[in-house]
Amino acid sequence: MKADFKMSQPSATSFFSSAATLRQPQITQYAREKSPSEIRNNSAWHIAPNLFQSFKYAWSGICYAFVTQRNFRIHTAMTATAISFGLFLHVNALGMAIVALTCALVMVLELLNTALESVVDLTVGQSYHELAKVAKDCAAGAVMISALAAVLVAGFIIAPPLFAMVFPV
Ligand SMILES: Nc1ncnc2c1ncn2[C@@H]1O[C@H](COP(=O)(O)OP(=O)(O)OP(=O)(O)O)[C@@H](O)[C@H]1O
Repeated sequence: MKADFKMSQPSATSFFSSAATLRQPQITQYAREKSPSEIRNNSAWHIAPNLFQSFKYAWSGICYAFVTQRNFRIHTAMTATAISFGLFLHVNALGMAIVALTCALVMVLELLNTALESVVDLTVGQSYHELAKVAKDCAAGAVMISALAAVLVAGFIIAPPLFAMVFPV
């Protein structure tokens, strides 16, 4: 079924290789004649037909990261813990918003890190490439910085009321 569908669609590779043979004026002409959605529809293997299907794909990406990435599971557990403590300690709305946004940032970056790793692996496979290393290390660095920021935010917002509860004066 998948193969039949693929056969009936122009492949991304053929689209880009034919685009690569175009000279600059031809590319400008092509871009003028085709709308961005037409260009995308010609290059994508499959386009989500409706909003519900888009949500389904997004959810399957989140599930994939949860199942395959240990770090994503740790970030999810940390997010649940931070939000639970925030609610339990009656942290104010602004504090909760900052905690939620910081936790979301870490999880979003971990998802992007996973996406980037997949694209790099798709591109270079199991061969070593210095640029593959740069791409993966930088993406991992982005996750690490956001996780450190999340620890700081938790230290500023959740730790004080927690200590006050555990060690009342
Ligand atoms: N094709 C490659 N070429 C060069 N170095 C690579 C390549 N693939 C991976 N590496 C190096 O190995 C490290 C780990 O790569 P891997 O794909 O296992 O990521 P990961 O351990 O799953 O990362 P994370 O824990 O952030 O999910 C990368 O950060 C990079 O330094």
